[in-house]
Amino acid sequence: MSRVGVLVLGPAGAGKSTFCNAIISHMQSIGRRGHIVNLDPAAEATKYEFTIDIRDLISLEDVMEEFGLGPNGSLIYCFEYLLNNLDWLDEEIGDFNDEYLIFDCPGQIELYTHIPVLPTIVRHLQNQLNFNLCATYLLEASFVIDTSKFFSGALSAMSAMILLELPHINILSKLDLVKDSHNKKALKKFLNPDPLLLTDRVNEETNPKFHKLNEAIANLVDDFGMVQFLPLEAKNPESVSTILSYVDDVTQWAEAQEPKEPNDQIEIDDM
Ligand SMILES: Nc1nc2c(ncn2[C@@H]2O[C@H](COP(=O)(O)OP(=O)(O)OP(=O)(O)O)[C@@H](O)[C@H]2O)c(=O)[nH]1
Ligand SMILES: [Mg+2]
Repeated sequence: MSRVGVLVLGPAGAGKSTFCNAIISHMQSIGRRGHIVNLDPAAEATKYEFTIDIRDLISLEDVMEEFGLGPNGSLIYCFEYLLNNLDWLDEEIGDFNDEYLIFDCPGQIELYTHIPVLPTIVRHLQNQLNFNLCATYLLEASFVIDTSKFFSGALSAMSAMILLELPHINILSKLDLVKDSHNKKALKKFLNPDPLLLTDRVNEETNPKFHKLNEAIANLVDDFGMVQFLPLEAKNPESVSTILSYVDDVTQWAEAQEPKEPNDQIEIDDM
């Protein structure tokens, strides 16, 4: 039995749910099967199609109403409730053997940068449900081409990577929104950037008293060697297909699909 799980993470509005749907429709177009698991208790009811939905267990609206909590407190309540009821998740996922599940996560990044809710779910999926997991982290392209925002985005992606300890793929989403040629040229630099070169640009824009801090952050990002991004235009099947092939690679999807070779018969003479 093999199961692949792709966690789709990133700040609010980065395009996570759209990306999940784009992967599924691409998979369908090439004759593969995949399912979306919605882990966002505040997801809009009708916009996207989910096979498994946390809102069948608990919804943000109900929690806000019942306990008089705000949206963020309610979200944490929902996840703590999920952690206390992981058998619900086991049951929902139970029948999906040899399947590809895409976990659409909420945009409140504190869930995977501050509190250990998502890491606990990740360990559960790996250890109890036998998933090969990978994390994809989306940042909006038009946001990242502002150099200082690039560092803030890279740090949030790094924080998720460290907390989740999963193979990690960074994605620049909504590439089609970067339109003028100056920004398009700038964008290329950010797909495979050199943080140390970018420091000079940040330093030009910031007060000299922050320069050492900028350099320290650039060194940190550089040391982790994780500042590579794959471009995504949700409506462009080619970009979705490229990202899917990276996900297949890190989750060893293809290997799991290949029929096992029968054990070579051991020649008595060779022993
Ligand atoms: N132009 C363009 N718009 C996009 C793309 N991907 C998503 N969007 C738009 O961005 C908005 C937010 O997209 P969602 O997929 O809901 O983003 P999300 O990250 O799931 O948002 P939350 O769940 O609220 O955190 C929607 O209006 C989408 O139509 C893209 O590749 N190009
Ligand atoms: Mg969403």
